[in-house]
Amino acid sequence: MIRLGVNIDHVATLRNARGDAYPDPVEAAKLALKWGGDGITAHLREDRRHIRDADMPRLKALAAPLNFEMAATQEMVRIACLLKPHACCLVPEKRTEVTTEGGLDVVGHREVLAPRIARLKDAGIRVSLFIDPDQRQIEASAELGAAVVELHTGAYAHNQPGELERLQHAAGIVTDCGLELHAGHGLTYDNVTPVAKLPGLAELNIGHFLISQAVFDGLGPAVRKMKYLINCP
Ligand SMILES: CC(=O)[C@@H](O)[C@H](O)COP(=O)(O)O
Ligand SMILES: NCC(=O)COP(=O)(O)O
Repeated sequence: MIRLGVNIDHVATLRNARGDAYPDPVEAAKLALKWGGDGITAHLREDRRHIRDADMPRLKALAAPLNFEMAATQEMVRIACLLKPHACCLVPEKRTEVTTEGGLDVVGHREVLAPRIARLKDAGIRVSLFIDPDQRQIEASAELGAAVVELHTGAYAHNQPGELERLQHAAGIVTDCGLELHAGHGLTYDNVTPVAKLPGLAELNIGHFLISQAVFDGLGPAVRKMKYLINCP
């Protein structure tokens, strides 16, 4: 069965918009888990635009797998090593971007990434790298000792020609390299099925669409429907 990691970042976006304490991303996480989510993903951005430091230990206390998305900075590595989540997914970050625009350049940042990945692994954290579906990036991820790669599906979600084929080709390389295959970004009810059929896929991380759909259907039913779609034969 393909696992669904529910990204609750944008519950925090809504909370922060008015500076109140609601909606609480931790309550959303509880609901997502109750309705079939297999784990929670949260991205503590350097600018704290959505998830905040105080959210992270509360999410960890839920006793479900927590996938801590973060930039590979010294500050974030320090926070992660104290928190000890189930997994850390290293993502690229630009202060001015609206959302994560591309994958991490593992090839170009080997020297910086190697000791930070090693530190996370020494703390007992599973390391995942959020990368574009590119052979060199996948091979470099394996060489640096990542356990997982999460393929960035943003270009596919924006209907860029050839992106599904690129993801399919990359999926084979990921499993040949002995890495666990995850995927995510920009996935919706309408575009998720071909991604869910990537050979060897273990997990999808989906957030913005589910939180948006919750306005109409409620978060629980939205999670349940997505879980059904990603495991449909
Ligand atoms: C890395 C990633 O894809 C997620 O973190 C997701 O995009 C939600 O966070 P942002 O919308 O802030 O990028
Ligand atoms: N890593 C991708 C993720 O967590 C969710 O991305 P999105 O569905 O919010 O675009």
